[in-house]
Amino acid sequence: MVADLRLVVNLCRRYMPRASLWLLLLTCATALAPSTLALGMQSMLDGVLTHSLAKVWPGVVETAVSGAFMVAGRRVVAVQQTIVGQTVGTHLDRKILNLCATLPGTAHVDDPAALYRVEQVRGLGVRAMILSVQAVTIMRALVWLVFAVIMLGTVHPLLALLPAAALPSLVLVRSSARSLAEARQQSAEHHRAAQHLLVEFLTPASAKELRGGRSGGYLREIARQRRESAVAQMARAQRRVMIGTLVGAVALTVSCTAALLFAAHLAASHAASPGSVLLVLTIGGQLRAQCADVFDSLRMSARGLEMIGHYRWLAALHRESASKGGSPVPTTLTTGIELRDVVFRYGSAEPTLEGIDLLLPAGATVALVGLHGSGKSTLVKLLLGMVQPTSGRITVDGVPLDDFRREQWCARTTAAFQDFSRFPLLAGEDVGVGDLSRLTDIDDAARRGGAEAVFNSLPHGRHTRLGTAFGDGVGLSGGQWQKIAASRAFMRTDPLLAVLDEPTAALDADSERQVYHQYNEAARTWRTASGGITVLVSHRFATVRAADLIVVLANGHIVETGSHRQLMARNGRYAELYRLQEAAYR
Ligand SMILES: Nc1ncnc2c1ncn2[C@@H]1O[C@H](COP(=O)(O)OP(=O)(O)OP(=O)(O)O)[C@@H](O)[C@H]1O
Repeated sequence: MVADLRLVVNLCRRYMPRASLWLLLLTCATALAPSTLALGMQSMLDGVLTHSLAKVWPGVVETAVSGAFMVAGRRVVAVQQTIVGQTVGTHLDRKILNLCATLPGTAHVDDPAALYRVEQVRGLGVRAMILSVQAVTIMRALVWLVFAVIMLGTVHPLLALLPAAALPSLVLVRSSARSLAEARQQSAEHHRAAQHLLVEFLTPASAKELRGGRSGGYLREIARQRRESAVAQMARAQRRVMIGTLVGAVALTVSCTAALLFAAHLAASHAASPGSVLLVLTIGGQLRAQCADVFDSLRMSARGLEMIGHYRWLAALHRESASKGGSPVPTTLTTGIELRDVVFRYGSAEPTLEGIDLLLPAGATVALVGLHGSGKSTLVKLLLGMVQPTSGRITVDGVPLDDFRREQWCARTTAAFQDFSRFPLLAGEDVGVGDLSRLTDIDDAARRGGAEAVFNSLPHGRHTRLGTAFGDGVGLSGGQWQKIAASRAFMRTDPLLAVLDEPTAALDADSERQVYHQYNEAARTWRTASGGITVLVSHRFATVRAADLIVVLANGHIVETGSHRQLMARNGRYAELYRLQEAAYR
């Protein structure tokens, strides 16, 4: 919390130093107004009762000016808070967007808890700052408190204890704010699931399937239940807040009434002036108002600071994943990539990969085969540096992968996935982003991956916007999108590691043959240019059999390695799978 607050102060000082200073000064100035108002009223009443105009007039003026200042000052502070929050928040949003867009790994989207934290700040920088700057209201209350204690102490030292009556409320509200934050976190999973299901209705693929039957209603029902669970969880926490507030308010009212009776007793016994009773009454009333203010500010700033905490976590994750070490990535590979006793698990689940010992020799084409869920794509993510091993080591020519700066390793890898991206960019850009340094130099990649043919079918060729996210975008077929993605993977000219994870699943047989032919050619070029390794994940054994090394995975373990000929001679798992597929196509 303190670190979050410090970050808010630093951001304000950096992006709006003057306005933030004004906000502080104005807040302190408005904090004085309630006290001078109470003194003015005391002086006015004592003047009236003692027929002393010398006391009445200054009291009237003080009361009027303080009252006006209290109302206007609060408005000005509120406006200033919004200005600071909005402007600094816009800068924060830019930072958040930048962090989200440039996170090198995929760990944050694989882990639900991490995803929750990202979702809590993504696009919400302004909201986080506007809420966080509410913390200055707490400072206003503290300044008021000092003056209130002094003024009450002048009437009687015991009365100076009156503000302590707000303590139970503060403690209760603080703890209920914490349980509210916990409930928010727990209900987020339900919200996310419900949201995901509702968004699913609107994806073209789901829309086609759901319209055909009653499954839409079934999914909606699950979404409704999830949503209701989330709402019920939050309602329980809100009820606790309400009860806490109520108990605190009762304690405060009892204490204020007791203080008032005590002041009246002092006045009746001439130990205090009648104006002092009014002073205690006014401060008691202000104490209630200040408490309400502080509670609201605590609630809002706690929420804002919680969001700032998520931002700090995101920034730390980015730092951690972007700059692990300072070793330069080799220009060419001589030995290859080696995995030693690698274990990987998603979150706290059972290991997805275990005891992985493997050498991917420099210049080799390595095929990963195995049943669905055996861990092929996870192994590929480890090699690409998208996730880190839970234990064990991955080295590149003897240097731990961790020792490279992630972005430099990324720049020497390329990949085409079965679940490829469909960026709503111009068609040419959609290919070019495969290597930003050559964004428009796409002719060769477009020819190899088949995007050239897609460009030719578009109204403005490579300058046509793709996807229907924007009004002028053109929709593509699944196969056309995959050709764009396959071409994107050809953008890098000298990768040390090229991954093809079922990159042709949506292509027709002829396109698939052509793309694989191009990949084979590229693999030869990459091998000679930089000793580059091509890793191929495929269920099609006709493609796999040509690989230099075939790695067979089962339940997260490597069960066989060798060339096609060696594995067929061994007559094990690979031979069994190969024959099954051969028989199916016969
Ligand atoms: N983000 C994730 N969080 C938790 N578990 C995951 C995640 N991604 C994959 N898994 C689990 O890891 C295991 C291996 O998945 P992986 O995608 O690596 O398999 P695969 O061999 O590539 O499968 P396929 O051939 O179907 O693509 C699966 O059992 C899956 O449930």
